[in-house]
Amino acid sequence: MTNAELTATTPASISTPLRIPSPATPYQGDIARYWDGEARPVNLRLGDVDGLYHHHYGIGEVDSSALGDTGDGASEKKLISELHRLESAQAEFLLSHLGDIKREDTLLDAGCGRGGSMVMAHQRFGCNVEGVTLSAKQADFANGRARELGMQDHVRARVCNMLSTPFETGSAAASWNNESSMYVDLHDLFAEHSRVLEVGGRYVTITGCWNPRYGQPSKWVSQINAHFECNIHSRREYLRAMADNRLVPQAIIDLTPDTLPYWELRATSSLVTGIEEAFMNSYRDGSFQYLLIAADRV
Ligand SMILES: C[S@@+](CC[C@H](N)C(=O)[O-])C[C@H]1O[C@@H](n2cnc3c(N)ncnc32)[C@H](O)[C@@H]1O
Ligand SMILES: CC(C)=CCC/C(C)=C/COP(=O)(O)OP(=O)(O)O
Ligand SMILES: [Mg+2]
Repeated sequence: MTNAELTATTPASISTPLRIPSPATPYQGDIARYWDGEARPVNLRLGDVDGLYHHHYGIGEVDSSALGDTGDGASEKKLISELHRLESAQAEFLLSHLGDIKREDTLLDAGCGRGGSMVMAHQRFGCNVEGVTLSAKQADFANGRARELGMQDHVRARVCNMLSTPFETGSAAASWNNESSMYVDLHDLFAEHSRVLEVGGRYVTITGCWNPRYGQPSKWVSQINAHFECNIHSRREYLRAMADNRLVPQAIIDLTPDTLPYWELRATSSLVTGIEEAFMNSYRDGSFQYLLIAADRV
């Protein structure tokens, strides 16, 4: 039985696949293990603020009036809420580029993590949202949250490779990758989005990519790759792979200046993970960019 058959036969009411499909490659097995074992306070404590659990970064100005004085427990709590607000603002920004989504539409979240963006998409559009992740722990978590929110008939995560999904050709009105495209070959990824999207459908990604104007990936970019076991692509690769797969960019937005305040604030918190300097240095030296690309499936 293929991965697709395994997951496609899972009834909507059952959150965990009957049998977890084997990873397509040893690398995917590594990534599944990585996310199964992930429990960083910087993600769980931010998610606990309002029950939206994200594995992406934030954008927008820091509201210094919301932070209070530094140094005590109350201030730390405010700082965590502020970081979380910026991460949710990032997801809202992505969703605002999906176009005119109807209640009856289906969206695909490729690399859905713990499902924060899926919940937000359903709340915003009232539509169905299908998510895929390599991690059974993440899929269980996302489905558990959907159940707690009474959204289980509309929001569902599966353990599935985003390069080979069980979704029908042309079945999705829109699809996205929120900081999940650096784990896959972009030609394979965009071929699958292009297949699943209806003609006229919208694809959106928010991603970190290395800047061809810098020359090659900087040492900071290499450090980020090693930290997350990912493989950051260049901006040029994104545009080339989209062009090769009938995805025509409508908006390319450089979010680098908008994400720096998030990193500067995060670097002052007790929840630092050690990767903050690499992000700030690479954004500042121009070797790395935080981009949104919205493209139409033609
Ligand atoms: C950094 S997290 C982003 C999670 C989510 N998009 C968010 O914004 O919170 C990366 C996600 O990509 C998923 N991923 C990586 N490679 C994948 C693949 N080949 N198929 C499905 N999911 C994959 C991981 O399992 C993880 O959930
Ligand atoms: C922009 C780039 C290059 C992203 C790489 C993918 C990634 C690991 C995103 C954040 O996940 P997370 O929220 O689990 O990370 P952290 O624990 O650092 O908050
Ligand atoms: Mg995080």
